[in-house]
Amino acid sequence: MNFSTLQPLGWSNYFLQQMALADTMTEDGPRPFRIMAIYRSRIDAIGEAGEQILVCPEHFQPVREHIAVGDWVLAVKRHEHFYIDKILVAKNRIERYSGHECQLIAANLDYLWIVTSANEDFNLKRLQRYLALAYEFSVEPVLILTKTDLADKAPYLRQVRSLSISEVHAVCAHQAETLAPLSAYCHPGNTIALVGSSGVGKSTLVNAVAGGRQQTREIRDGDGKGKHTTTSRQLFFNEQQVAFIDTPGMRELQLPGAGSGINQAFADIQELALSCKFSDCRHGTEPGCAVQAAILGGSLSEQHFANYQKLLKEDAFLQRRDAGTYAIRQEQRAFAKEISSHKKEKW
Ligand SMILES: Nc1nc2c(ncn2[C@@H]2O[C@H](COP(=O)(O)OP(=O)(O)OP(=O)(O)O)[C@@H](O)[C@H]2O)c(=O)[nH]1
Ligand SMILES: [Zn+2]
Repeated sequence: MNFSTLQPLGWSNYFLQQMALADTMTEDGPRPFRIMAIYRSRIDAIGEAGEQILVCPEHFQPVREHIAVGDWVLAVKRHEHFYIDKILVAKNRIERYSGHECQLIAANLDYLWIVTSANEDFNLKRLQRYLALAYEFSVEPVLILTKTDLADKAPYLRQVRSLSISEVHAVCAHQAETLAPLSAYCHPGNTIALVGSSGVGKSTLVNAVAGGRQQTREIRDGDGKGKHTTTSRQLFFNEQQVAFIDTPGMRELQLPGAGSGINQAFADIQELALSCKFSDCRHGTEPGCAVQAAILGGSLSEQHFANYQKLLKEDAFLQRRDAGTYAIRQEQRAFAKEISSHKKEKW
């Protein structure tokens, strides 16, 4: 097969070397596809021959725990359908925890555009968290300050200097010359994901630099009977063959994180805890626990306590992550790094 047609989609040697040599030479072996959108009952992808709906086998369910938008997979054709056979190890992946579940949000990113606006949205702490996210998941962060036509950008840029980031741009969507430097990130085959609060101008930015979405081809339905076009894709390519990911998942990457806020919200439990026998009581099976006693006695709802614990757990997770120390999925990431260090060259 002709791998050069895949390069503008983000394909590189890094993925090629994960294919069996024999498969790269035959025409009817597994084919590479890049995941564009994941729906409940459908996965949209793009491959050598254009867009294609893929079938996800049982052992990759639930999909969102196994596959992210931007991932590369190998799929085999059986009876007119393409079945996902293998998920190629990603260069990087952004994931999110909701409760105990890990959800994959986006994969194989070259840049994370952290977008904020020169107004009340600007929040240094939030930017710090987004940066931590980028570093944690090994994606290069680029900070973009928007709406510089509405305010003096200088004080904002001064504050940004305290952040550990060198790629900073101040833009106004209506002034093309301010957007020009962003083209440095827009090489064919690159993938850019955007994060930032609602209303900071992400869509406007993408439309301005992306120069309009490439017309997506009609997708053949899974049963091969009908055709339909999808209008909003989670990953789309612009005319310059740059992939943008502006997914709801990325938008929901809220970065909560204030243990103090949680304690404030559960002041009743804090107060009870003062009466526990041990000052470091975890309110589990320890003797003399006032919290458990209150639950048993009916004065404290078990659900309320469970919510408290759940939030604390999430907060602890976020803090570990922000500190860059957590080891979840580290093995997988270490493997990805190993592969890339073996073969660095791109096409
Ligand atoms: N003055 C000014 N307005 C802008 C600029 N960029 C975006 N806007 C406006 O800000 C509003 C929000 O922009 P969007 O691009 O929809 O923001 P978003 O971040 O995609 O918002 P969500 O879709 O909610 O996440 C729109 O009314 C834009 O026209 C800018 O540089 N200057
Ligand atoms: Zn206790």
